[in-house]
Amino acid sequence: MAEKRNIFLIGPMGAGKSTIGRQLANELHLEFFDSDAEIEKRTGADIAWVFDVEGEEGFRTREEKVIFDLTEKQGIVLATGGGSVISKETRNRLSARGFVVYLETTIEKQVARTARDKRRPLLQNGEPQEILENLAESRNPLYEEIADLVVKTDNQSAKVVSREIIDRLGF
Ligand SMILES: Nc1ncnc2c1ncn2[C@@H]1O[C@H](COP(=O)(O)OP(=O)(O)OP(=O)(O)O)[C@@H](O)[C@H]1O
Ligand SMILES: O=C(O)C1=C[C@@H](O)[C@@H](O)[C@H](O)C1
Ligand SMILES: [Mg+2]
Repeated sequence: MAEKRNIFLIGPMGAGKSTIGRQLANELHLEFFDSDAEIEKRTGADIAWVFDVEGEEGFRTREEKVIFDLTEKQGIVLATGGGSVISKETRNRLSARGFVVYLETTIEKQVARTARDKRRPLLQNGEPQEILENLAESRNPLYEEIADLVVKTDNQSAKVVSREIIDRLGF
């Protein structure tokens, strides 16, 4: 049997990794995973709780381990957490184990898409626009560094973005 291939979605909060990842997996009949959801499953607690109790450092340790484990698989679509790329080990791991697709959007869209969601603890203390700008400055080069493909999600539906990824990766 031919080796199954993996697609890993990276990018900032609200870029659409979870939404587009699910859509992509459905279309390609691949298994879908989401590192944030997997952390919640393993801890039995939500992301905000993990940040509260273990701090961001504790969360990042869990995130690295979850991504390592999930990338052992073949034939999956994985939506990663927005900050997972700050780990060099995770960047190397994603590059080595599948196609890395960077979902890019504007800060304005990120603010609008994350406005009513309490699952993103980093946006709870301060002005979301400013926080997202600061994160973009430090993280965008890391997304770019490992991206095999960059796709804009600001003006297209999840379905259209998903079709574009399939076409451009030749899956
Ligand atoms: N292409 C799109 N067009 C319009 N709305 C979208 C699009 N993609 C995602 N959304 C909406 O934006 C919100 C955030 O999307 P999603 O949770 O998929 O982002 P994410 O990249 O997984 O973020 P995080 O890094 O925080 O997990 C959801 O309400 C989703 O329905
Ligand atoms: O950008 C980030 O650092 C985060 C993004 C989300 O996917 C979650 O992993 C968490 O809210 C942290
Ligand atoms: Mg997500």
